[in-house]
Amino acid sequence: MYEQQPDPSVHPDRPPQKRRGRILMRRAQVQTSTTDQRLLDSRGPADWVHTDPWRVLRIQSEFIEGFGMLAELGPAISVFGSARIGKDDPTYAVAEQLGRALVGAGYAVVTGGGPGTMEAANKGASEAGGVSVGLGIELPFEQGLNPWVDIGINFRYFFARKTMFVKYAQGFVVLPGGFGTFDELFEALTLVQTRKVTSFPIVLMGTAYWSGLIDWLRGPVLAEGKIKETDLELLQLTDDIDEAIAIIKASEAGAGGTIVDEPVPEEPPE
Ligand SMILES: C/C(=C\CNc1ncnc2c1ncn2[C@@H]1O[C@H](COP(=O)(O)O)[C@@H](O)[C@H]1O)CO
Repeated sequence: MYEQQPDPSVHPDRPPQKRRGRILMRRAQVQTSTTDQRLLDSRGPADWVHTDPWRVLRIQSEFIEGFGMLAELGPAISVFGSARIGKDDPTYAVAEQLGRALVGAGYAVVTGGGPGTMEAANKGASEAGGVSVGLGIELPFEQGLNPWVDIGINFRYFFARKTMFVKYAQGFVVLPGGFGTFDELFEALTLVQTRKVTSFPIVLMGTAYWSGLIDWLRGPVLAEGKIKETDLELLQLTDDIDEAIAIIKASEAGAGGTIVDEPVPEEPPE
């Protein structure tokens, strides 16, 4: 039997007191519960889960989960394109064939994990026995990951998801699409143009669909000095899957596809 010891915080001549590290609490400030008890026993108001400091932790957790899931992925290509095409759209078959061919060439296939072009590329990759990755995004209308995603995460934040598309891929293949596809295409173009990422091929598949964009870039955008002639070389246009893969392989042979943080060196005026 243990003998009951007097409580050292209680003394007949002194007020009750408690120390927590360097902190001294006396009289009414003495907390009788432990930190663990307060964490586990209490609920309290929940509005703090909607505050920015809490969001920062959630954002951090998306990076941690994304990096953790993809760190050992191996060579991969991110494939983009419309979420809105059906299985009967000719682009669906192209994307499916592309997914299969990328696996044949030794790449994992990374998509946005959604329907349409993404589903087709994931299907081709999965059926070919390759690694089929889907980086989904939480949207107001719940979609979920397509059934051909074999490794997937659903992100809350577009910017965390976009980091994964670039960081874990050796290049992008972009099929016809709308705003979402443009966003992904131009994000990659800006990263390559500003040399945040090097040796990163960007292949546009579908000459008929993309030639209007190329003409506009070659026309007013170039003429008004908004881009340089060499910037146009960052985009490669084809209808041919084998050519798309050859472009990717050639770029890979050229360098390592490393993300760099050094500032872009100043160029002499033209
Ligand atoms: C609008 C529809 C589905 C939305 N679901 C999506 N799921 C995952 N990723 C998506 C989704 N919508 C857009 N994306 C991303 O943008 C690209 C496609 O956008 P676009 O505007 O259709 O070109 C795609 O690469 C995704 O990364 C249909 O029911």
